[in-house]
Amino acid sequence: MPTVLQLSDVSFVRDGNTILDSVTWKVDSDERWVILGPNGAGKTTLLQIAAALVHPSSGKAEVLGDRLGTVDLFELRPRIGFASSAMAKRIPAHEKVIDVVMTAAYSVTGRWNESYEDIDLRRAQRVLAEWRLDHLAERTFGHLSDGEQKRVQIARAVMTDPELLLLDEPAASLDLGAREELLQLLGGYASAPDSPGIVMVTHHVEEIPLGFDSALLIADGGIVAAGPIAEVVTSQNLSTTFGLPIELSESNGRYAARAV
Ligand SMILES: Nc1ncnc2c1ncn2[C@@H]1O[C@H](COP(=O)(O)OP(=O)(O)OP(=O)(O)O)[C@@H](O)[C@H]1O
Repeated sequence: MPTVLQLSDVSFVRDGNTILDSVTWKVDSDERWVILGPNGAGKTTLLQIAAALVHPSSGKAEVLGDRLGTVDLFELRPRIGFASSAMAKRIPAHEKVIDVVMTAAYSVTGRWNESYEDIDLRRAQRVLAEWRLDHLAERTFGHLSDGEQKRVQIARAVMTDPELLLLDEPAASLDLGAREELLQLLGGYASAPDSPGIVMVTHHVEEIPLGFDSALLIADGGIVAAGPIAEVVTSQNLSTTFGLPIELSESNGRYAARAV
């Protein structure tokens, strides 16, 4: 399977602070990763390197086979789907949902003068249906619920058929029903044979969707453990990562954790 992300000894330093410290990690196109770690651990920074939005201070980062620093980012970025709350803030509140998704084909937020092809419209309609948003296609983004907005962001991220899909806390701030619906959709997408390599950042083991196979635990900018979820997501590793004794339970592939 092709490797979609390869970080070798990657560090990221800002204002004298080491935010990522010698991270070595590889994602193959058939892998679905979840990144877990406490606030400030460096998860978003790691995702931003994977999205080719920032460069490492040292070390080597290869995204979709190209080394950052040697590749045209305007050609690379459309091949990466990225959904985060920072990206969502750039979506104009008055934008229609169908346009939020369709503009992804042109790597812009906010419909302006691009001329859209029928094929883009049909694809956007199909993606909206897949993420159970078709009934909201004509609504304005700013008037959707948090759960609906999260699903629109993901629909936008998958619109271009990315080779790498990056999701930064897609279930944050959702109520129980909206979270479970999102996890079901994510799990279905992750399990489809033609889905891309996926990396999803979360704070909670409860948000690991079925269909995800690998986990990276990060604390203080360094990897605590990385590998198959069943081996990596353990009480001991979570206790080390979050810095307090944690008891983990698992039922039918879903996880729950609490302090002991
Ligand atoms: N450009 C930057 N300049 C200075 N400090 C930064 C920069 N980007 C991130 N940091 C700091 O690096 C640390 C890691 O940030 P990052 O957002 O990657 O963590 P995170 O694990 O995603 O956190 P959270 O779970 O709270 O979202 C934080 O202490 C943050 O303040």
